[in-house]
Amino acid sequence: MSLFPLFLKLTARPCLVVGAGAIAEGKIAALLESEATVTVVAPQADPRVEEWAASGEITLLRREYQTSDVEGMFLVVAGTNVPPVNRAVYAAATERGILCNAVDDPPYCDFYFPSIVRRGELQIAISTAGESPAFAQQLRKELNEQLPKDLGPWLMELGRLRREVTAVEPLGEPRKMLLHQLAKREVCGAQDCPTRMIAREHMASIKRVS
Ligand SMILES: C[C@@]1(CC(=O)O)C2=NC(=C\c3[nH]c(c(CCC(=O)O)c3CC(=O)O)Cc3[nH]c(c(CC(=O)O)c3CCC(=O)O)/C=C3\N/C(=C\2)[C@@H](CCC(=O)O)[C@]3(C)CC(=O)O)/[C@H]1CCC(=O)O
Ligand SMILES: NC(=O)c1ccc[n+]([C@@H]2O[C@H](COP(=O)([O-])OP(=O)(O)OC[C@H]3O[C@@H](n4cnc5c(N)ncnc54)[C@H](O)[C@@H]3O)[C@@H](O)[C@H]2O)c1
Repeated sequence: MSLFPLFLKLTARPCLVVGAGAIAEGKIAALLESEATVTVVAPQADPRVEEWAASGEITLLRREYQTSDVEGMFLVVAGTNVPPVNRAVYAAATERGILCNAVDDPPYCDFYFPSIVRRGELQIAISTAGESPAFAQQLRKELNEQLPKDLGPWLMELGRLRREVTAVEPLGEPRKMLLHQLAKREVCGAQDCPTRMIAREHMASIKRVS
């Protein structure tokens, strides 16, 4: 199987989660993290899901799933403990061209959830295409140990600097080389790192000329 990897922008997109137990809860958390507009349908909800509903972060429909729930959704996750329900959700979504994941049920998934290592805006998503979720999880833990803890703030600063550079330096080889220099973590950890100084001087000289 050859899966297509991508990172979705879900901000304000309507997403449905069917089920509100332990497994659904993790999916809801991930969707909220991506600023999706989340609707959850389940007769029984775990406490954390109830809290999200009470604080208005999600819409919780306290009843059994019905086919019309998938209408207008951008993405659907079927995470009940009743496989036939999850499969019916998948069928309803598929009929309408909506992407769906029936948790832990590969034939009823248009996409799989990856294992994620995260540092701020940096995300490393691991997929084994379902060959071994346990290995995906172990690799996540290994990478998490190895990656510096402060990569998130460092990347934000790098992004800021990159925007400064791209605002004044036109597309081309010198700009590309400069950006590669800046992206070298070893030399650019500190504010006074030499490459940053070079970048700032370079930009200042461009401003002086123009
Ligand atoms: C990555 C992660 C993300 C997440 O779930 O968000 C994820 N599973 C995780 C953990 C995990 N899942 C399972 C175990 C027990 C050990 C084992 O089986 O290996 C463990 C480990 C544990 O829990 O210790 C059981 C399991 N999982 C699937 C099946 C069905 C089957 O294999 O047929 C069964 C058997 C169920 C049964 O026995 O009935 C299927 C899927 N699980 C996937 C994702 C998708 C493929 C991902 C990939 O490999 O690329 C896929 C295809 C569909 C999907 O659900 O999206 C998350 C780790 C997050 C983290 O901690 O970082
Ligand atoms: N909990 C785990 O650690 C774990 C691990 C691997 C796989 N799974 C699998 O994931 C699935 C979900 O597990 P869980 O632990 O979250 O279950 P759970 O029992 O905690 O929650 C099930 C949820 O589904 C809802 N539900 C049941 N019927 C429904 C219907 N017709 N319409 C809408 N909602 C309905 C329930 O109200 C509840 O909110 C199961 O298939 C389970 O085998 C669970």
